[in-house]
Amino acid sequence: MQKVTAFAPATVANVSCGFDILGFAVDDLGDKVTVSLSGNPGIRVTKIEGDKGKLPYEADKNTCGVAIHAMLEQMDFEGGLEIELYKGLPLGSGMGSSAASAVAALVAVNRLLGNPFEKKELLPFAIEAERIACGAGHADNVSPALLGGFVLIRDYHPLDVIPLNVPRGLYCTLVHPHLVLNTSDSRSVLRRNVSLKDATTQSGNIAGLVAGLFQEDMSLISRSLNDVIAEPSRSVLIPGYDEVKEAIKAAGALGCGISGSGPTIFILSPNEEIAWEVSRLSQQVFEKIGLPIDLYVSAINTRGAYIIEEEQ
Ligand SMILES: Nc1ncnc2c1ncn2[C@@H]1O[C@H](COP(=O)(O)OP(=O)(O)OP(=O)(O)O)[C@@H](O)[C@H]1O
Ligand SMILES: N[C@@H](CCO)C(=O)O
Repeated sequence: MQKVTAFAPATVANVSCGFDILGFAVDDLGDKVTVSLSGNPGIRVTKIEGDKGKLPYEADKNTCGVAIHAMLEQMDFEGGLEIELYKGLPLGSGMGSSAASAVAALVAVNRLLGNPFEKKELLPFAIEAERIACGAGHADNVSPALLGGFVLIRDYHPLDVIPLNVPRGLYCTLVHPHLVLNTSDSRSVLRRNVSLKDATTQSGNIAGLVAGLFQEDMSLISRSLNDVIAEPSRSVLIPGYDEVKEAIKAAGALGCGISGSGPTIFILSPNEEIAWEVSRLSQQVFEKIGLPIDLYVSAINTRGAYIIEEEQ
């Protein structure tokens, strides 16, 4: 094998009440990475498209290179690798773009080198890349980007990642306001201490959301989409957030939250029809505000990252 191209999807991290421990993947949106064997030793990023020139080519700063370096440290590989990154996700959007780059790179290299690791074993290398890009080694973007579906990170030390059930019919609407909110900045506004009352409320909602996913109980999912830890500090950074939250209730959506560290808003709906209706309502909210947005409607992606092309 000489060259492999892989795709990794956009993801919604936190999923309201699950700060740093819950995430899910969406369809179609994501990053592509091509990795080739090279006669020159070392890891080189040779092409980046779709980033408007904003991302680093230094392999120790680009999440593709950081992830691959972390992987190669665990194996005996003396050769060279060349990386081409094709960004399909806006930067600092809340859709896990740093994670998608890292995961697509890892899946491609793993295949290129003969699958030395199981898919789940790639996660620690992707988390290392998130640490560089976001200032924190959170796994709630890279886990669903790699595995697909909904994922719970039960623990980080040691890493314990649990795939969850995806209820039939569940749809997601993503509302991406045209503003940048880098994860590291969005993490800096969070409270460092949580009251016992808030911890109890958050735990109940996390348990309720997980139970609702497995029982496919849309009402329980809806009641559980409540975040008392990150949202109060972060929603003030997103114009229109409160208006969207209010507007979707009458349409029958299950609820909404900040996608990852924002500014993208995710809205969960029990079917595709309501997902499109809340997309329309969100458009109206932001037209009134005068802030351009991108809108996406997607089923939950249960596939995760995958190989697109291989060349001998
Ligand atoms: N391939 C990459 N290499 C290095 N940095 C990247 C790469 N892709 C994105 N980034 C940067 O990583 C930082 C974290 O942003 P990212 O784009 O993941 O946040 P996001 O899209 O808001 O996602 P989330 O909030 O869900 O983590 C941003 O500064 C972004 O420019
Ligand atoms: N859990 C992370 C997700 C970032 O995408 C945060 O909220 O900072």
